[in-house]
This record gives sequence, C-alpha cells and structure tokens, in this order.
Amino acid sequence: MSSTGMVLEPPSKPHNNYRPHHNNTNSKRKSKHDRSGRKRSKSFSGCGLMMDMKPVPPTKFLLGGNINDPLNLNSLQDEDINRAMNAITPKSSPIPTPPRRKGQIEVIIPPNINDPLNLIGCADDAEYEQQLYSPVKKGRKKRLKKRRTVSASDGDVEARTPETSTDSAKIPVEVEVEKDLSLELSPKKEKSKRKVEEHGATQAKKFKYSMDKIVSPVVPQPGTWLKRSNHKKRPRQKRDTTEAMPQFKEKDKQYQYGNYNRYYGYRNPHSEVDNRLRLFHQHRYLFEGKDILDIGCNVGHVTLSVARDFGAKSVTGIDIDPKLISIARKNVKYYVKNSDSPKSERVGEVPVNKKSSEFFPISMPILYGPIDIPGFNDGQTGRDFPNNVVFKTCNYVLDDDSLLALEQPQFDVILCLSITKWIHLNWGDSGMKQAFRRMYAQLRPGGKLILEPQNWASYKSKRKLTETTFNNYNSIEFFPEKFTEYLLSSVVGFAKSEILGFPYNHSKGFRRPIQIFTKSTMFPSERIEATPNNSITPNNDDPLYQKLLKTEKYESQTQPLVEKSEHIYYTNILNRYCGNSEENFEVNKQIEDDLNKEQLDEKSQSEMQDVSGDNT
Ligand SMILES: C[S@@+](CC[C@H](N)C(=O)[O-])C[C@H]1O[C@@H](n2cnc3c(N)ncnc32)[C@H](O)[C@@H]1O
Repeated sequence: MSSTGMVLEPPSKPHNNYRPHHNNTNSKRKSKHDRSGRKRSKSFSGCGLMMDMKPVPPTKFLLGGNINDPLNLNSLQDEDINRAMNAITPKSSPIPTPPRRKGQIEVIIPPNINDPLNLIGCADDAEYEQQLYSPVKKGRKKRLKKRRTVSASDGDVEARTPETSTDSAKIPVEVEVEKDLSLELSPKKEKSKRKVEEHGATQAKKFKYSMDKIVSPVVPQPGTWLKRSNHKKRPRQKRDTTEAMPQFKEKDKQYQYGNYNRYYGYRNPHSEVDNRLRLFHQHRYLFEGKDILDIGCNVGHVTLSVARDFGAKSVTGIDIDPKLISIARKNVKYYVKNSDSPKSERVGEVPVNKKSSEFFPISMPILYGPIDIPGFNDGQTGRDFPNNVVFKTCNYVLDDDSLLALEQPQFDVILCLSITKWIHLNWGDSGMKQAFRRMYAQLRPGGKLILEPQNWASYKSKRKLTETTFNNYNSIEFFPEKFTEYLLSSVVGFAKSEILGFPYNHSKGFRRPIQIFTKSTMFPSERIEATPNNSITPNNDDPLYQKLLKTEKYESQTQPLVEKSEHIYYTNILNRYCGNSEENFEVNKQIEDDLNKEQLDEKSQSEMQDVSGDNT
C-alpha cells in the first residue's frame, strides 16, 4: 500500500491499454539494456517495468476514493457528504490530524512531482515512502523505518511483527490503515494493532470483501446516512451536564417551539423553491388521493403545496402557535391565486366553473375545516384545493400517554418535518417517544411517516431558550440516531424504513435526510395487542408473511387493493395468530389465493388498458 492509502495491484499482468500521461521525456532515450549490457527482462523486475510493460491502473482505493478522484478530494466540497462518507473513520476517511498537530497541515512532497502517487513507479511502497519529504514532520524517518515491516504481496498486505511473522498472516489494507494510525497514535492503538495481527489469516479473509468495495465520495450511497447514524464510534457532540443554570431571557421564550414566523424566509431566501417539495414531487404517488397530516406546519407553505400540487385528498396542518396558524390560513389565498386549476379572477373569488363542493365561500372551509355533509360532497373522491386543506392550532404532544389508546388510524401520510428537535427539547425523551407512537397510531395500515429529523448537534444552540429546554437537553438519552431503531422496534412497530432523499439547501444546517417509515398492512400492533395473546410477533420465516410483504409495495400504490387486503388482514390474519392453527390453515390458504387473485385482476386490467391505449 502506498502512503496515499491506495492499493496498487502488482503490475505483473497488463490487461488493458491504459497509458498514463506523464512528462517523462527521458523515457524514449532509455536503453533497452542494463548497464552490464544484458537485455532488460520484461518481467516484474524493478524499474525496467516502466519502460517495457504497460502499467496497470489501480482498481482498489481507500479513503472513499475512486479512479477519477483517488484522493477523494471531491468529498471536501460538501461538508455533510464528507462527514457522511468519512463516518467510519479510519476505514474510509483520511487519517485525522492528531490534536498536537492541529492547525498545521502536513505537506508531503513526492520525489517525482509528475507522479506524486507513484502510480507508474516501480519501487516498493516502503522504499518509496522513504523518499517522501515532509517539511513539518521531524520524526518522519523513524516512522518510515517502522513501516518497513509491511510489504505488499498478492494485493494484500502482509503484516510481519516479531510475534507473528508467518506468511499466512496477511492483513488487508483496511487493517493496514488502522496499523498506520497506531504507529503514530496512542499505546492503546498499539495494543489493538497487535490484536488485529493476531487474528491473522481469518481476519484477512473477513476484510477482503470490504477492501474490494469502491465507494463514491461524491454521490451519497444508499443507506449512508443510516450507516452513519448507527455507527457506535461516531463521537456525539459532547454535553456538559455540569453546566450551571443560565439566565433565561424572556425574548428567547417567544420562539421556544421553533415557532419562527419567518422560518421559510430564512430557510428558502429569495423565495427559492423548497427542495423538499421537489423531492416530494418526484414521489407524488405518496400523496395522491391520500389523507395527510402535517405536524408543525408553521405558516403552511409545505402544507399548501402538498394540498394544491400533489393531488392530496385532504391535508390537515397543525401547529402549536395560533399566530402561525392564523397566517397559514391567510396564505391560502396566495396559493389559490397561483393555482393552475381552478383559476379565479380575483383572490378569494369563487371560480367561474364552480362545482357543487365549492358552493360555500372559500373562507368558510379555510376557517372551519372542510364541510363534510354526507351525500353533499363526493366524499369518496375528495375535494379540490383549497377545500382539501385545513389548519388547526394544537399541541401534538398529549398531556398523558394514556390518551394514546384513544387514537384511531385516520391518515395515510404524516409529515413530521424539522420538528423533532422542538418536541424533544420541550417535552424530553418521553414526549418525543409519545409523539412517535401517536404518529404510528394515527396512520392507517400501509401508511407512511415522512420524517425529517434534526441532528443532535443542532440541539445545543437552542438549549438555553427556557429552563425546560435546558433541563431536557441535559437529560436526553434518546438521541436522534436512535430514532430509526425505536420506530422499527415493537414498541412503535413500523415495518420498514427507507431514505427518500437528502434535499439540498444553501445552508448546511437545513440539509437533512428525509426518511420514510411504513406501517405494515399486516399485524397492526394495536390489533394484536387487543387480542388475548399479545406476545405474538410476526414470523419472518413464514412463507405466507414473506409473500404478503412482497405484495406490499404493489398494494400501497393501489388504494382499492389496500382496502381489500386490509379487510383480509383484519379478519383472517389475527385469527390465524390467535386461534387454532390447524383450523386456520384453510384461512391462510384462502388469504394467499385471494391476494393472488387480486393481483392478477389488477394486472390484467392494467394490461388491457395498455393494449387499448387508454390514457385518460
Ligand atoms: C422549524 S418549524 C418547521 C416547519 C415545517 N414543518 C417545515 O419543515 O417546513 C417547527 C414548527 O413546529 C411547531 N411545533 C413545535 N412543537 C410543536 C408541537 N408540540 N405541536 C405542534 N407544533 C409544534 C412550531 O411552532 C414550528 O412552527
């Protein structure tokens, strides 16, 4: 391995036409014979290789680099991506600067500035590293001497120590990075180095897979954020729990819930389009025909866009601050004015082509919510904007956990955007957990929680708003990195979590991942809990369960099927898990057959539509 952290394959097998561009003008003049007059061998024998053999480009990189960016310099362009990609330091990130050298940047000067990475060179790594010059580092030579115990062989790196100098003890490169660190850092690292070496060949095998993995430093990899959040070693922002109680200011209390009335001006200055909406637009199907709750809607911009532009059946925006709700209601008119359909001549005026559902003045449903007179509105198809949106003042955190039992599934989608920090700081771990459980309880089977949590680091600057936020900040143990695990646990019960996206914002603080948690159409926990045997858990190995899970994606995009399958789940699956298993064997069979039939019906219908070219 070279000092750059790249792994160079032994260039013994040239297998493509790769020719590096270099300025070595002398190369043409070099003789094909060595000094003794003998013809140079074409085999891998020192520098002759450079002349006679085509160099093989490296295929494996550390530090998140790739062939176009071996040193992963691109990752420095974006701090968030950089942090995410380097989360598993030192496996994928550059060796951190030890504290004693902070502020000093070590510049290593290679002997050949036309080939700083020694890509076309032939010297062995240790030898090459000796030629590197570092003006800042005094003890460099000593360190390099130590590194000579490491030599490249067969693509792996052999670690020879006085204790384990067997040829089989090949430690791959990722371990080598750890080793390098240990040479420079603490005795503790020294100890762990030895430990790793003792694992010898077994470890080498284990790490081989990760060594081959090439990670793009620029494009966030699927699950990167999650991996980062689950990583135990990631240092959490330190909290000084001994901090003296500060003086709280009255003016800070005003915004203790994050209830800024200029929130969007700050988040999207110059009326920029909110990139979260762009992301939602790409996933419009999540909202089409759905009943949606937007928790902490502020002055309603996201709520109104979702209601107007994504075909939502109904959208309820709630916020703890009545002033914000009042502004949100007033904002409706701006959205009506700019709406493509229906268009009104003047703000607030009833459109010319009014439908029966728009018989009442626009201000009424805005102020009091949609009118739901049975038989009057076509309740099945939903209402057009703005009659499909309502704003209410309310605190989403209930006074008592026992009230959760009264919740009924009533939404298909719950938006929980940039509000967890505020709930957490004001109601602590218990309030946060309760809010999550409430979201789950309010979702219908197959429903989705769209979550944009703030990270722990961002809590710090808001801790001194009130005595409550200060005390909660100091007692929080349910850190945001634990949210996913909690939401997927049996305490809450979401079936799966995915990352919808990482929308860009000019301000790094607003670049947050957006996650989706899906409530299973099966085994709704509240139903299972209501049964005599509440210790039942879904069996992942059950072929029927697997089969039903496979259909979940399909179901969630086809509302009628969800409703039919809901019926089947509720009436049959619970029977199966709570009743006599033999008796239910037939029921299970029936479920399988029904589901297959439903899918076939849907499929053949859509196929027929395709054939007839019916695009209406
Ligand atoms: C930072 S803003 C986020 C606005 C919006 N969700 C977005 O992302 O565009 C947080 C909002 O949550 C509201 N909020 C905080 N705690 C709340 C609670 N317990 N119940 C309802 N709303 C709350 C605040 O008033 C504020 O408007």
